[in-house]
Amino acid sequence: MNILSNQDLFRQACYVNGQWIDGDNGIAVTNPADQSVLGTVPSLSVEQVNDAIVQAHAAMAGWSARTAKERAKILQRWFELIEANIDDLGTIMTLEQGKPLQEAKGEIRYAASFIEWFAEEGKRVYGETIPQTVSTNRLSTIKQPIGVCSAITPWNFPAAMITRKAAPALAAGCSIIIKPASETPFTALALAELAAQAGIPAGIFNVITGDARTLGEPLTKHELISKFSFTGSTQVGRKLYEQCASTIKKTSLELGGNAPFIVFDDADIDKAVASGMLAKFRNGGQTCVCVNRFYVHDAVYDEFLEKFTARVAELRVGNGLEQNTDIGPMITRRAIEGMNVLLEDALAKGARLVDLGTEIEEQGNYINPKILVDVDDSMDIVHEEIFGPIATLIRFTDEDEVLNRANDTIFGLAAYFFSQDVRRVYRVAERLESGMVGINTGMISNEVAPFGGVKQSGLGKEGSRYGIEDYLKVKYLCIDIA
Ligand SMILES: NC(=O)C1=CN([C@@H]2O[C@H](COP(=O)(O)OP(=O)(O)OC[C@H]3O[C@@H](n4cnc5c(N)ncnc54)[C@H](OP(=O)(O)O)[C@@H]3O)[C@@H](O)[C@H]2O)C=CC1
Ligand SMILES: O=C(O)[C@H](O)CS(=O)(=O)O
Repeated sequence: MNILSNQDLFRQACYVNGQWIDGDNGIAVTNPADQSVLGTVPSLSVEQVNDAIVQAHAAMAGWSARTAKERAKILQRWFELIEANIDDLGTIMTLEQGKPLQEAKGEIRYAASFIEWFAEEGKRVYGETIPQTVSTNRLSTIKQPIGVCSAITPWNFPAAMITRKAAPALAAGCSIIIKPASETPFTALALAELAAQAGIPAGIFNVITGDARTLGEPLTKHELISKFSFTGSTQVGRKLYEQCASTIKKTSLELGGNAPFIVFDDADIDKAVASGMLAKFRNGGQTCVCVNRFYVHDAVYDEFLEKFTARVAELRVGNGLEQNTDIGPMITRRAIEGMNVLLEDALAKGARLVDLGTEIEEQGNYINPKILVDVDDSMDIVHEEIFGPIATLIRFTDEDEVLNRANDTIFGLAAYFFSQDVRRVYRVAERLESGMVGINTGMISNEVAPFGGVKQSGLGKEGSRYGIEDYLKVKYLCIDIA
């Protein structure tokens, strides 16, 4: 990657126990914009992963023995180095994931914010004293790092999904081994380079690459791994959760979504349109909290559709490195084929595509944004995650009816609705079966709030004051002072 100003950030090796190591063969990483090969990363063996786990376990003793303040200082240095290298890190991300450069830099800031946040949270891991039930006893709790952690992360947020797990783990005093998505390893390896420069000790932050199923076995089953965290599809999450059961690992799962976006008749339509654009087309629609279903009240449907169509028609599809690109290439051709299957099913069942005027010819991993109207619950696109720039509009007239339809899904990650009636705001927010609710906004993600879903969208919360609890264990102490 000659385009980078800091060539040390481009690493084609795994980072294990403070060393850059190779594997049996190289896995090619391609640019989704043109399928060119950006480089290769190793395919590690199970033996190499087992060694990495043993070394991470050995390294943890020294790291957890440091004070939270000492760990915080090193994490703060990692945060500062990431911020200082944002241009190169953004470029690496755009080249391997495709998102527009400004969005990539935005994700780098978002990723860094978790490190800054948990560096401080680590200093607020408090125990408690408990009123004794026997006068000569003294009861208390202490919190200790849970142990060696492992994580498997997706391609759509190649930096933030790593730091949202590694930052609390390291702040708590744990060590962690991360397997990034095969499509986007270079961002993870650049973070490892900066972790080393920041002074994070060998064995504490490790990045491995290779065949997912092969590496997934030790990461979910090894006796020395105490905690597993996964972000990705619900389908894969179910499988990995099962694998963790064999050794009773503490498990966090951030999985798929099917977010409803409800525009009531008393909504601020301009705000709903602007928010809908962000919540639908961020990262080209490839986020788990993207809108999957727009429910628009009959009384405001035509106004919303007209204004939303005008905005979508202005979106520019192109290479993420080009200045004016709004939607970059999708991660793979296979991803687009999945979207087209949902599209064809909807059209066959009566949905219609809104004419958005001139569209670029769809080549390679590019797909034009689309608006589908006359969508109904018989269509697969209403029940499955689109994970792309296709908006589906569904009319409704009744609050009770739309809430029943919004909740009629196995998922429950994010939901959004627009209303200026405070009584409706409380009624609807409390009835939506979702871990997170955006009210009159389409942007809910940040490092200080608890991110996570209900139902089959996952287990646990990331970020916020809750995020570090998953990397700690509570120990109860009972002292007899008679
Ligand atoms: N709730 C949330 O916060 C998020 C949810 N998601 C969901 O993930 C999906 C899209 O991301 P995508 O990356 O395709 O998801 P996948 O679930 O296919 O992959 C996620 C990660 O899991 C790995 N993986 C896949 N199969 C296995 C296996 N059998 N054993 C071990 N590891 C495995 C992948 O490795 P490899 O790349 O090598 O195949 C990748 O690193 C969508 O459903 C989206 O909603 C995505 C991001 C955030
Ligand atoms: O992977 C995702 O989709 C992210 O979790 C979404 S967010 O955190 O950027 O909102």
